[in-house]
Amino acid sequence: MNCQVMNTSSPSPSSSSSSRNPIPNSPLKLLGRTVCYSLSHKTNRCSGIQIGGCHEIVYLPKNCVVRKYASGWSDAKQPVRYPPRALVASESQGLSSIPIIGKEKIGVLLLNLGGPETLDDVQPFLFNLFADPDIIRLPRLFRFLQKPLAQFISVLRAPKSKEGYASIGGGSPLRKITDAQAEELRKSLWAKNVPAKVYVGMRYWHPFTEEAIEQIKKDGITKLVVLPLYPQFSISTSGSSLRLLESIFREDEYLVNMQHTVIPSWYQREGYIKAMADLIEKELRTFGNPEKVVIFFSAHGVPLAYVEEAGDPYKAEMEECVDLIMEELEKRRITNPYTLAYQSRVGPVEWLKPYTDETIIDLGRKGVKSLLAVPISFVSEHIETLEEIDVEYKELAIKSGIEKWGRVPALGCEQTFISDLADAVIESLPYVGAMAVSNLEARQSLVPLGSVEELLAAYDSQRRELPPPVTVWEWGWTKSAETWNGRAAMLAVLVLLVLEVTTGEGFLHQWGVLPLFH
Ligand SMILES: C=CC1=C(C)c2cc3[nH]c(cc4nc(cc5[nH]c(cc1n2)c(C)c5CCC(=O)O)C(CCC(=O)O)=C4C)c(C)c3C=C
Ligand SMILES: [Fe+2]
Repeated sequence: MNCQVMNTSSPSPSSSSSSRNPIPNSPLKLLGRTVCYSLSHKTNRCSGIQIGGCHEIVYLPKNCVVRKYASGWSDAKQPVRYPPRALVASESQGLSSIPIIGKEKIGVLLLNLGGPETLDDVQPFLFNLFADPDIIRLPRLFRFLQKPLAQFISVLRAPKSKEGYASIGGGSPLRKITDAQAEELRKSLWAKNVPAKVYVGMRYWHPFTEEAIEQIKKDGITKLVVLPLYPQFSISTSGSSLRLLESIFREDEYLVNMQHTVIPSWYQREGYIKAMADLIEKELRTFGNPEKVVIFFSAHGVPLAYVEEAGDPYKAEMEECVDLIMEELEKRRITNPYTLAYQSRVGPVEWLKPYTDETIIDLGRKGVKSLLAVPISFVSEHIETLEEIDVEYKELAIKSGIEKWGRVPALGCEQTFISDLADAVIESLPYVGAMAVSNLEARQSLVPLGSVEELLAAYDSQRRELPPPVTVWEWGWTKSAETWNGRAAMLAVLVLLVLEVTTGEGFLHQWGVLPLFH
């Protein structure tokens, strides 16, 4: 059955699109599931996910209301905002440190990547990252090799990574920044009369998601809002954290019964967009000739197969996000040229293009003299802003003929941003425990909501193997040779590992890499 879209409301004033029909051949067709997207009036791309029971993905014009679901026609309703009047409490009322509303104790779980805090943490951190099947997905037959391979790659990569972390002060600043964001979010929620406790759960380093969940149980939280700190959804980031959460939830009686909701991505929120535009506007003013500056959005890349084979919405969300920021800047009469490119690729497979390094060289060649880099996929400073952008890409830009280079700081604890995150949490509260599928209002909310299982079923439902995005070995002179050499090398390494694991002998045992103690 097709989802149908009815044009029940007037188009947005700036909309030039008159199409009100689902766009056929959408690039994000998901098997047997429906994801209904609300469409940006400018770009015809989705601005939020809502999972329903239909069998098509439809793109909806802004302000348009989805009328038909598998379960029948729905009422046309405008999105509802929720300042939950029932939730009133204040820190000064002498409540316990765990917020209680009626009988409910509200928690917010911030999910993030985590980073090594010292140079000694680097290799085990990399091990955790490469042991994640959402980062390296092996063919089913080779799944038992996930940990040995992760150990192997992490040992090989650690020296290069350590150099990077050494150059930014000996460790990742992620934990400190995320803790500060959690505290600011807590304060903002309390200031908005929503007393909630805020937890941090990292995917690959302390405090691990498991540690946060233990605390949530100890505190007796009854309603949980799960908020990944990635503005755009990717299988490799929010998806991976949610998959872990799902497995923890499934095995625990307390958690199975705890009501929760997930805010899978929030790049389209007004507060976030405005906060990004503020930062860009401020940074542009530091240039002598602000209107000549090219605004260079640099997002963390993902392997192309994530988007093309597994249905990762990351690229679409990223492009939509950039368009929304530029629209906001246009409203402020800032109409600079801009571009989006993807950084930080590792390994032999093709990643999202254009690549940041190649684009910088290209812009230099075209005579661009001023560039403002805007990190767009992450809301904290980290190794890829502090080292890759500030050092490597800046150097490359200067070499390529760019004379003036600037970089917009990551959002961190910027007040507009934190306050908007708090609003996102508040707007999601009425849906805690409510299934987005069966809850019409949740479908029409400004915040796309869903439960962990539904979200994971929507993306990457089959979980087929993906090409490993990691270089184990490379030789050759052309890009395509690198790709195929890398794949051949990966196969060779797998064979060696199989032999090593099955015979108990080989160079990894000699180096003390195997057996594993992780
Ligand atoms: C939205 C952000 C990110 C996406 C998407 C992402 C995908 C992705 N990353 C790797 C491999 C590595 N990532 C590393 C560090 C790292 N990654 C992100 C964000 C995203 N990754 C951040 C913020 C950080 C830095 C954390 C910090 O310590 O500051 C690393 C380790 C650093 C290094 O050695 O370069 C690796 C490796 C893959 C393979 C991938 C998609 C499949
Ligand atoms: Fe990464």
